[in-house]
Amino acid sequence: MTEEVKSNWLYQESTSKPDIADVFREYDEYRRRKGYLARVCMSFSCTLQSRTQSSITYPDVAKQVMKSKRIQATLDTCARQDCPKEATTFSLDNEEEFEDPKQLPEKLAFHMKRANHLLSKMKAGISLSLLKLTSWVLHRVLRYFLSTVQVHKGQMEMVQKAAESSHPLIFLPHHRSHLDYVVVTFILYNYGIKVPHVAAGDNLMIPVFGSFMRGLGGYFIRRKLDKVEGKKDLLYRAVLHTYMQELLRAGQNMEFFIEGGRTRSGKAAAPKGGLLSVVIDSYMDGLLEDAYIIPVSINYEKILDGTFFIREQMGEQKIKETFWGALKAVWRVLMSHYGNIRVDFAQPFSLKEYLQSAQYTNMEARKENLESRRNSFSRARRSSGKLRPSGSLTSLYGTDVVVEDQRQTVKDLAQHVVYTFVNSSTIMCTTMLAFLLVTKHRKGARLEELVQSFEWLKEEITFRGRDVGFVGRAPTVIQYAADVLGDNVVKKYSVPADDSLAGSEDSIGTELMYFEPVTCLPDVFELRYYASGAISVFLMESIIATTVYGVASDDLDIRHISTTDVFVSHDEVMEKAQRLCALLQYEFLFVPPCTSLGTELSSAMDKLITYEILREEESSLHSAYTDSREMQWAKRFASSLKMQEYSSDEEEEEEVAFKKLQVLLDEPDCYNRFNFLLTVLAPYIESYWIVVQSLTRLLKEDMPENEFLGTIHQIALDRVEDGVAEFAESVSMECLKNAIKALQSIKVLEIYYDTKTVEFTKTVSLCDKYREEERLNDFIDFIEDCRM
Ligand SMILES: CCCCCCCCCCCCCCCC(=O)SCCNC(=O)CCNC(=O)[C@H](O)C(C)(C)COP(=O)(O)OP(=O)(O)OC[C@H]1O[C@@H](n2cnc3c(N)ncnc32)[C@H](O)[C@@H]1OP(=O)(O)O
Repeated sequence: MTEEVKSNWLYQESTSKPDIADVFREYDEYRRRKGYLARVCMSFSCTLQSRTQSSITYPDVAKQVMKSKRIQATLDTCARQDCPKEATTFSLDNEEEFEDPKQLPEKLAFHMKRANHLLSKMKAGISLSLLKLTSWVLHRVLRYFLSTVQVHKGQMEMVQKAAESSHPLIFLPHHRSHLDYVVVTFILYNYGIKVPHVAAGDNLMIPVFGSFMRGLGGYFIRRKLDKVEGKKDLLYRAVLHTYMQELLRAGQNMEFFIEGGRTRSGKAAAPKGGLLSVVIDSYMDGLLEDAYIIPVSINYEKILDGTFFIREQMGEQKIKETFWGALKAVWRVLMSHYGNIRVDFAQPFSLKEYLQSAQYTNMEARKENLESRRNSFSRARRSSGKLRPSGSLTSLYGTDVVVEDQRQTVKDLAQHVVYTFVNSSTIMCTTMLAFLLVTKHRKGARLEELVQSFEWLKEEITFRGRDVGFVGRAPTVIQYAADVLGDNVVKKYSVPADDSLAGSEDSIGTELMYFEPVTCLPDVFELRYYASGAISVFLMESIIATTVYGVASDDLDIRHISTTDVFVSHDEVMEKAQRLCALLQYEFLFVPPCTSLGTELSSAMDKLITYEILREEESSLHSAYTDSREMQWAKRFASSLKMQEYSSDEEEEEEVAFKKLQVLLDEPDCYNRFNFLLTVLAPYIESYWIVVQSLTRLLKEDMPENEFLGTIHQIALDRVEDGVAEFAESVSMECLKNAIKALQSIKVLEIYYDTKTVEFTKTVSLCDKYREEERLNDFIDFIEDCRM
């Protein structure tokens, strides 16, 4: 981009947030400055960056794909697999034997045709004219339902700088809405950056829309690579792999949604590694010198996609995308208003540097593997003239098994990206209001109370280095946020000041504004969806608070401020906090892969000490521990220090220094903060508790997974109906599924395919270790204790 265009474009905003630019206003400003004639001329042929964009090319790489060694070798493999084997009849160069070698060319032709077909169904065909036209249309249409599309100027400069390098940019956004990819391409286009090729699930290949998507950079992939479970579709994998590699080789930018679909809960989902593995593979194969990875978070005041996620959280089936469905959705969107959007581009980082980074060099073995793989690979490619997939030893989509070490590398990078976009996202005003309403003010609050909490929350968020996506006075912002969220999420009404709800003496006779969240099923999921955006800000502190509560629940009464002395052991809290994180591993990403969980938990505990919720004290075993539960822990602690077996005889003589923590809930500030931190995770704990306490009852015998999940979901629904559920959102299907996955991962449950059934039913069983009632009860008690 030329300096002139850049400076014209980046207009200086005189708002209270000078770093933030609104794409619409910049466009208007640019046009205004250009004068009338230019405005008219630009009107159709425009947009801001048309000059810069015209010099960018988007080549069709289909020919290179079909000629590639990988495709040729896979065609060969597939053809050979199709020819029935028989001993001793014929032998080709890799020593396989065939009944009828004459079938081979025929099979090859068949697979070649199939590869062509797969590629033509997959590939994008970016048209510069279509981009221009769409950008022009979007500048007009988006304003119907959005107030602003905000970006951070500094972030855009960083992306532009990265784009000036010769390396492809890989945009990896958090996926919330169908507007995500539109907005990312729209912004990049307007900033003169080469628009990315975007991986779209083939469910979006719907008439008209599908063709537009292709012209704007979409290429279509299967959401499940293999059509038949357990049978790899080698040719499809090779076509996808090669297509992506050729795009990267041609210097094209890419975008894909690493979570594999839109979030149903508002939280980030566990990332998938398939497409990312192709990017890493391209670097490993030496096809790509480097690439810039850019996590992106797109934050909406109101989500455009309606409340599709509510159905799924209630256990109903996903609705299929259709042409009419898409038209209806567009119409609905145009007829409503969705406030502001803020798009955050995280700092681009070099893939090469990441893989060689300090954190990675810690894992010497892994690094050595990567290096030796890369070296051996380049050597193999240089020396080998054989027809085999390039890099077949290590190929992710080729015919070979992906080595575990390599999978871990991809997984780590994927998690790093997710952690980055979650923890760099801007918190919008609707998220803040929803978050306060599900935590501090679940029963509702007067405007004045909300204002106080809102200002407190804003301070907490900014203090932790996160940004908020609004300016203005809290009362105005709160009322605006409530209006944007709508009546089905927050009820807003006036109450007379002398009403018992209002209760403020100095405002008797006047009207007070009262806000009440909708916490019943199914609407509570919408409230929770918005609230989820702020959980990451308090996650680690909330884990510590929940664990402290779990450890001290017998002595701790959190219904009111109390001055009772309650002590917990520092190490027990740390140990149980790690266990809690393991249990919630599919809900949240607690730390990036290069950071130790223990360190993060310690610093969260330090925060609670700073807030004076906890007070640290040095103590000795015999003086502090008297009851049997604590004594048990003391024994464990002693043995973990590799001390002699701790016995009651030695109790009087041995003095072991250890840390205990006093829980201080005697000050309103500390008490309120502690309660607030508990409410952040409480609905999740309730869901997990529902699952674990059903284990003994349901799994006396093994049970098909679907039936197990369905029964637990029904139990959760019944609890809400009977009025015994503390949090209606504990029925969340996603949460219950995650709980089962976590229990499988920590080896409480085992899931296997039952070969005795015709269709190999996925079946759940209790692991042997937990068949002992005592052991299972211990585990259930731990979660029970953490429940509010
Ligand atoms: C100005 C104008 C503006 C207008 C502007 C408009 C823009 C117009 C663009 C439209 C654009 C629409 C965009 C829609 C948005 C979606 O449609 S989002 C949904 C589609 N996208 C995605 O799903 C992307 C993320 N998903 C993935 O990466 C998934 O892995 C895949 C590729 C879909 C495959 O999923 P899967 O079949 O479930 O398989 P999965 O277990 O993930 O693994 C498959 C293979 O990947 C490899 N793999 C997986 N994990 C690993 C790992 N950790 N390490 C190494 N290899 C791995 C292995 O080879 C594995 O095979 P196996 O060896 O295990 O057999």
